[in-house]
Parts: sequence; C-alpha cells; structure tokens
Amino acid sequence: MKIGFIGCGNMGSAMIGGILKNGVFEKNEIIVSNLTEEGSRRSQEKLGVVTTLDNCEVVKNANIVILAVKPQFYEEVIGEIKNFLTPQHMIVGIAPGKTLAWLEEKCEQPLKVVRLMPNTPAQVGAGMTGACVNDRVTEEDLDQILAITNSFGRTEVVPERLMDAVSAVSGCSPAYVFMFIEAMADAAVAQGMPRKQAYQFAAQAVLGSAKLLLETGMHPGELKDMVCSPAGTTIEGVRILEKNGFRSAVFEALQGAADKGKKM
Ligand SMILES: NC(=O)C1=CN([C@@H]2O[C@H](COP(=O)(O)OP(=O)(O)OC[C@H]3O[C@@H](n4cnc5c(N)ncnc54)[C@H](O)[C@@H]3O)[C@@H](O)[C@H]2O)C=CC1
Ligand SMILES: O=C(O)[C@@H]1CCC=N1
Repeated sequence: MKIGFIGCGNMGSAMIGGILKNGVFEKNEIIVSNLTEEGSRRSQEKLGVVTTLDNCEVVKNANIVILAVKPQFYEEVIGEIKNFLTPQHMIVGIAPGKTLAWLEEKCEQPLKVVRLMPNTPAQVGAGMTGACVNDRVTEEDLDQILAITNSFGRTEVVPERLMDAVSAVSGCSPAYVFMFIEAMADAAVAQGMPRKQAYQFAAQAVLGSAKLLLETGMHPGELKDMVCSPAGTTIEGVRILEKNGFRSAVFEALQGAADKGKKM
C-alpha cells in the first residue's frame, strides 16, 4: 500500500474517488481505516480499497498517511499512531486550525508534514485544494502530493499563513454556494418551476458563471455588469441584494469561518 486514510467519510471518500478515477494509485495501493465494520463495508463497496479497523495498520502499510477525521479527533488518533511513524512517512492534515507545527509537536518526532485544505467538489474532480508543507518535505515529495490533489481538481501551494483563508474561501464555501443554489431554486419554485428543474437551472447558472470567470480571467464586476441591462430585471435584483447586505453577509461568513479556524 502506498497511501492511507485514517477515517473515510465525506472528504476521505471524495479524495479517494478522484485518486482512483485518475489512476494515481490502484485500489490495492490504498488502505483506509474506519471506526466500525459498517464503515469498512461501505468503503469496500463504494471504493474497493483495502480496509482495516486498526489505525496503526494504515501507518504500517502506507508512507503517505492522511488524517481524514474531524479536527476534534486529531489528537486522539495521532496518540494512537505516533509510535509507528518513521522519517519516511508523510503525515497529511486536512483539518482547519491544525498547523504544521501542531502536527509535528503531537507526532513527537521530526517528520515530513503536509497540510491540505481540499473541498467536497473533489468528489466530481472539480476540487480546489490549498497546500503547504514543512521543510522536511522534498520537491519530489511535494510532486507526489500534487499528483494526488490534482487528480481531484486544482491545487495551489500557499504560505501556511493563508490556510485559514483557503479554508474559508474554498473549503467551507461549497456549503454557502449550495445555500445560494437552494435559495435560488426555492424562488424559481415559487414562480411555478418544478423543483428538480429549478436545481438544474440554478446549479448550471453557478457552474457556468464560475467557468466564465475562470476561462476569461475577466473581473467579476465586469462580468456582473454584462448581465445588467439599463432599467432591466437584473439590476433590480442587484439593488435588492445590496439593500439586504448580500456582499456583507458573504464577507462576514468567510471572516467568521477563517477566525474560527484560527482558534481550532
Ligand atoms: N467535509 C468537508 O467539506 C471538508 C472537510 N475537511 C476536513 O476533513 C476532515 C474529515 O471531515 P469529513 O470527511 O467531512 O468528516 P466525516 O465525519 O464525514 O468523516 C470522518 C470519518 O472518520 C471516521 N472516524 C472518526 N473517528 C475515527 C477514528 N478514531 N479512527 C478512524 N476513523 C474515525 C468517522 O467514522 C467518519 O467516517 C475534517 O478534519 C474536516 O475538517 C476539509 C475540507 C473540507
Ligand atoms: O467545517 C469543516 O470542518 C470543514 C473544513 C473546511 C470545510 N469543512
């Protein structure tokens, strides 16, 4: 086995999905640990990877170990596995607030440490991941990590001080985007559109807008202005969004998420 996941819930399975789809590793090169037999059975059925109920088995069998449990379980899990870690291991944290220094300290030995902040669109190969590494991680190690994260979307290597911003702007933001889509669809349903169709229209509009921005490189304000005809329908909606503090609400939400990460 080459890569191991401790925990295989939403984020772990989304990452593994991309890795398998792009052939970065074969199923028999991936080991995951679960808390329960039921979890193991689900990982086997859904992903076909090797499973165990023993977190230490992951460390014994894989050089790259991804900690894919909720942040509050990090300390307990590291306590369990630390005696099996070697200088050849790369320990990868994906939780907000768990810094490179914190991970190194809890592992109680000099180690290669990586921090990633992926997001759930990884599940469909459209993820955005922020990455930073400690100074024991070589260029070759980093290339290996990037091959993994690029298999489920885009990756940017950033200074560690930006990881809370990454967490807010791409780690958490899918939740806010889904709230936006849901609200738009509710409004379309109120206008008489069937719900399923409303999700299609709303989601495709969000997907297309993001693609337009990324592919043209144009300023979002300019792209917004292209939609707003004088005395038209869109600018009326813009007026109402501004009146209701739309931009400020988004700003505060991301600020809150980033601040929370700093405290974790
Ligand atoms: N869900 C998301 O959008 C994102 C999550 N993350 C981070 O990814 C990590 C995992 O989050 P999710 O996948 O959303 O959580 P999740 O709850 O869906 O998955 C965690 C899995 O770990 C298992 N688990 C719990 N304790 C364990 C233990 N001691 N040993 C082995 N397995 C154990 C649970 O049974 C569960 O299957 C978190 O640290 C989170 O902050 C990062 C970016 C985005
Ligand atoms: O809220 C969480 O735990 C994770 C971190 C980034 C997105 N979701």
